[in-house]
Amino acid sequence: MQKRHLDHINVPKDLRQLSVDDLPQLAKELREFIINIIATKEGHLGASLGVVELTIALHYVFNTPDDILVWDVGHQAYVHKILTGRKTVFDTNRQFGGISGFPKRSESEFDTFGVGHSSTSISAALGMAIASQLKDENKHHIAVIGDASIASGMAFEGLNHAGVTNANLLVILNDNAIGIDPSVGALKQYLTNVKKGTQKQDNIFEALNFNYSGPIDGHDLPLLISELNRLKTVKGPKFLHIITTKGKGLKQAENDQVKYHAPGKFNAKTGELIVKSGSSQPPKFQDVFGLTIVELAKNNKNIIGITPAMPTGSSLKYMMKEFPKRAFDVGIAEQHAVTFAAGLVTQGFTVFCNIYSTFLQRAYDQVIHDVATQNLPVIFCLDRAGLVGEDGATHHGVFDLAYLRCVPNLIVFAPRNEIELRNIMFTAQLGLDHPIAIRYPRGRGSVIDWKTPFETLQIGKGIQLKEGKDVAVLSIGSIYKNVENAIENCKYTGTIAHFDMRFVKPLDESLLHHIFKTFKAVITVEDGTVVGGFGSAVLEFKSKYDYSAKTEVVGIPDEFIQHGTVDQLQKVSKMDVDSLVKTIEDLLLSISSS
Ligand SMILES: Cc1ncc(C[n+]2csc(CCOP(=O)(O)OP(=O)(O)O)c2C)c(N)n1
Ligand SMILES: CC(=O)[C@@H](O)[C@H](O)COP(=O)(O)O
Ligand SMILES: [Mg+2]
Repeated sequence: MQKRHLDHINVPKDLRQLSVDDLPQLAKELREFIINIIATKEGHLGASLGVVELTIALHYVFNTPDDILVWDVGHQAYVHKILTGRKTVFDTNRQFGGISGFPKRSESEFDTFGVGHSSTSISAALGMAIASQLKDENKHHIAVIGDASIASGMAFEGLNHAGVTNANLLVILNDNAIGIDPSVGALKQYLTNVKKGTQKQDNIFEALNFNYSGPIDGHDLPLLISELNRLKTVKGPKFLHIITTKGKGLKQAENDQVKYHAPGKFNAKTGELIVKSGSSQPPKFQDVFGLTIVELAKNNKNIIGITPAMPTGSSLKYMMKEFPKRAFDVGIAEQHAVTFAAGLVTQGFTVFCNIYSTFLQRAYDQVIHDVATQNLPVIFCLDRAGLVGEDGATHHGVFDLAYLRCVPNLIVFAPRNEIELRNIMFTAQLGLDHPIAIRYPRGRGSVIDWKTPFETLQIGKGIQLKEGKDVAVLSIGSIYKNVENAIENCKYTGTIAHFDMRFVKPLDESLLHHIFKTFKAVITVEDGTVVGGFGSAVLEFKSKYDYSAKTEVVGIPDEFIQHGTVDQLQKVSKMDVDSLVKTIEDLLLSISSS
């Protein structure tokens, strides 16, 4: 039987004992190792399979961790994790209490920079390279960035700066011509021309003062190693362009790169996806958005849809197929997406700008300066709001209620279920006087028959879901389901009322006056941070009108919640049904004894 190299490798020092001739065999073993684990544990597959050779070559040639390696996004860093001390715990990847799916400084000295959001690697590595210069250290600094991520404004800002320094920085462009969905834009066309040899004008990266080399085959280990060794001797900013195949080594992943970006469970031997069958289930919120915008766009020719690089994740792909001229994938460019939407709105269009809650953080100034200050009625649809699960701390959409609530002019709404999402989309496209942010969670809702006739929602109006007399529980968004279940499970269920406040801004003040005048105690529940969110808004109201009802705020505590299933993370945040039962019953007890 052939000797398995991977069994003897725990850290890059072990790897450096192998000969270059041994490395292709190691690449094969690494692919098998990753496929076997991700097939059952799930995670980002295609990107890591595509950089097996690159990762081996980097740790082989450079003296990591003294030489500094920064991964962009970090979803492609599984090989890096396995070769840097985490092989034996790799099966805990993205699981509760296990290692993170992204590089994380607290996890390993080889993880030089925490990532998850894209396009940060060049700036971070440049900062490290300049720091090394200032400290008189002789190190190499390498940023590995994908073709979709390098098209983002932030990456260009880093290149623009690096090009006027003599920092010892190597930027490696891992060009597989795809992000999660196919890459877009003029830069993509430029890179294609470079690869075909039809690019006649100056090389962009050389024009920015980088010493450019490539494009070379990123799966050719001896070539990669000799090129990296050569680049080690070149001073100043350098740029290596490599061509790889996303999903390399698993036929299905190479053929369907979108699906196998993060395929869920699959058969490790055949590569076939394991599709859950069984009774019909509620739709994903993203599909309610994607199918509803198509429905609305059929009758309203003014409607435009925008996504920054997430056509599949947001389901805007349906509109892109049906109305290609009115639906835009602008690439990983959240800032541009927001201001592009604002521009379209100034010209009378009705624009749905769909951005994952966590990624909108990057475009905060555009929301305030370009949209809200001018009161332009952009319709923001913020997908993946609340806890997202296994992607963890970098991806939870738990800050949006707090960071949006303080912006003047903005309406902030969270649908309780699919029907409410549909109805608020319908209401918003009829024409609002203000911009609106509609935030909804990852995954499925709670209503199977969601395609009900459209209804107009009244802006700023909450509703009562259940009668009661002592305690009022006020929820916002889809977390209402946990509240509903908790109330059903409480000992004195009849004494507990439940309200869906729907709007965090404007707050339904008349309903709140009624609640604070009627109930002895109030509990607010949100799947967002307790600092400055919905509960804070209710506390501000209570303080302003000097109400005395005992009030408790339930939500995400003031800390970064890590990775795990949503159920596990809700427990951590005391938002699961059992914890809610306890909170409600404790409060009932305290008011009955006071
Ligand atoms: C700011 C931001 N927007 C969107 C995403 C979602 N996202 C994660 S990976 C990815 C595609 C990255 O493509 P590329 O850089 O080409 O790397 P590849 O997956 O091809 O290795 C996107 C859009 C993100 N992580 N960060
Ligand atoms: C790495 C990254 O940012 C994306 O791949 C993200 O994990 C997508 O999340 P969804 O699976 O919720 O679309
Ligand atoms: Mg790519």
